[in-house]
Amino acid sequence: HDVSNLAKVACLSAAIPIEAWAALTDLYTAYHISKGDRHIDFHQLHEKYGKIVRFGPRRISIRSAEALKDIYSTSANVKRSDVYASSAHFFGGTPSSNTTPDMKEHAFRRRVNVRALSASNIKSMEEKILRNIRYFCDQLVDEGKDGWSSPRDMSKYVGHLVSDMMGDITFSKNWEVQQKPDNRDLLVSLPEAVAGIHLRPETGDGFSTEQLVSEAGLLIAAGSDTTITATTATFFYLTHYPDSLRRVQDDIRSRFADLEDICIGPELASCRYLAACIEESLRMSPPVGSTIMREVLPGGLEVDGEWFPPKTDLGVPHYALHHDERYFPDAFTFKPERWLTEELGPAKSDGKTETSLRTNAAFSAFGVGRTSCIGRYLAYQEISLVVARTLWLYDVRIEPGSTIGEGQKSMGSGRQRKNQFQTLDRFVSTHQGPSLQFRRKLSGYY
Ligand code: HEM
Repeated sequence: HDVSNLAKVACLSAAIPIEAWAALTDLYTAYHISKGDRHIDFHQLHEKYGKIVRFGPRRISIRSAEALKDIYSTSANVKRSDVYASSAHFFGGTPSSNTTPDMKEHAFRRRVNVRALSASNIKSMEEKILRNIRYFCDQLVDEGKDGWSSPRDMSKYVGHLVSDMMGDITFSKNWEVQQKPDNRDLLVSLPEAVAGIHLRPETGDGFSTEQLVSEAGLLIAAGSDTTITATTATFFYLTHYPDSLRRVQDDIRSRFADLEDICIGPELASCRYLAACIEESLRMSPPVGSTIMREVLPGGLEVDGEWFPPKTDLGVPHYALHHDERYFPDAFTFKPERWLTEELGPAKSDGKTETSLRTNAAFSAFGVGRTSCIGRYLAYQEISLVVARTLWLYDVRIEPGSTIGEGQKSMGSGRQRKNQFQTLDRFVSTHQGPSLQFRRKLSGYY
């Protein structure tokens, strides 16, 4: 068996194209992590070499929708890569559900977290979400020139808002990051606060204090930066694609007579074009842009027609897959329409089109399978509420002359596109801008 495996490894090594020093050392990855362009590098490697590339001594990236299913499905013969365990020390050394290598432990913790983030729980906390959004909206305007506010760096404003929402929703504690710039020491009150949502009253079962600390850390890390990037990116793309902005704004203003009508429920859920804009922003700028690694277990794993030996680390690169022309034609253009089945031409008997099936299969912003995002519903509600309320209230424009957040030639290969939101890949993402101005909508206009 070993000999046959060795033969397969040899064939594989010959078949897989190698970016010379990438294959030999993890320093290659370290270099791109420090530059914050790992997501772009994956894209460029796959454009150059095709579906499979090696980027470390035993690390392989596969860009295909089939690989998403094969690597991350519940039944795949893999475990989390050891890379995960390294983040546990941030939260007192106890692994969280997203970092523990013990999949049974993970399943238990995931079940508790899923319940905490259910749709009915989120609805019951809606007022807490909304009071932060009201404050955010109030902060967007001031007495600027010609009715336009002074410029707002949306990465910062949205960052403060999401931190406060996360405090309220997840830990029943408003951190007043929006109101008080000094209030950034978030971790202090987490252990007690997180207990509120994680206790399971019907069984008395719950997390230990150490587990609570690590789950708290996970929810902050998983829910904050990701939602900040997604919301900010949506503002970026809408302001850089005025036709889309107009369409979303017209839709929202004509549907809702009053600002307070914009709340979680069927009417907001039926704003299909808004949802498509959020989806498309997540495609263009996935908050987790590079890969989520899995280690192949004894017995090996077949992925998209290729066999991989035990101990290989495999991953699908999200940003690169989202910019693969086979799934997303004209991949660097913001086209919310690609998410609207009814605008894509003839439907099959199940109402879906070939294009939408391909598109959905290759969308991986929330991960796939047994560790995929359990905060997706919450994220969509938050982003929809923030964007819909802001656009209902205000006209918006890019600060004249400002290019912050945009790409430009001087930033180097892969960052030259003006209409693409630039992010630094730190597993999650950091960014600046766009710099936007707001103006109260002219009364009586709608
Ligand atoms: C647009 C916003 C978001 C994006 C793009 C996103 C993305 C992701 C991704 C890619 C994963 C998979 C990580 C992996 O497999 O290792 C993940 C997992 C997770 N996300 Fe999110 N996320 C978002 C918002 C949220 C929110 C708001 C919460 C909760 C407050 C949350 C909680 C989690 C948790 C707990 C996990 C781990 C699940 C598990 O291991 O079972 N996420 N997210």
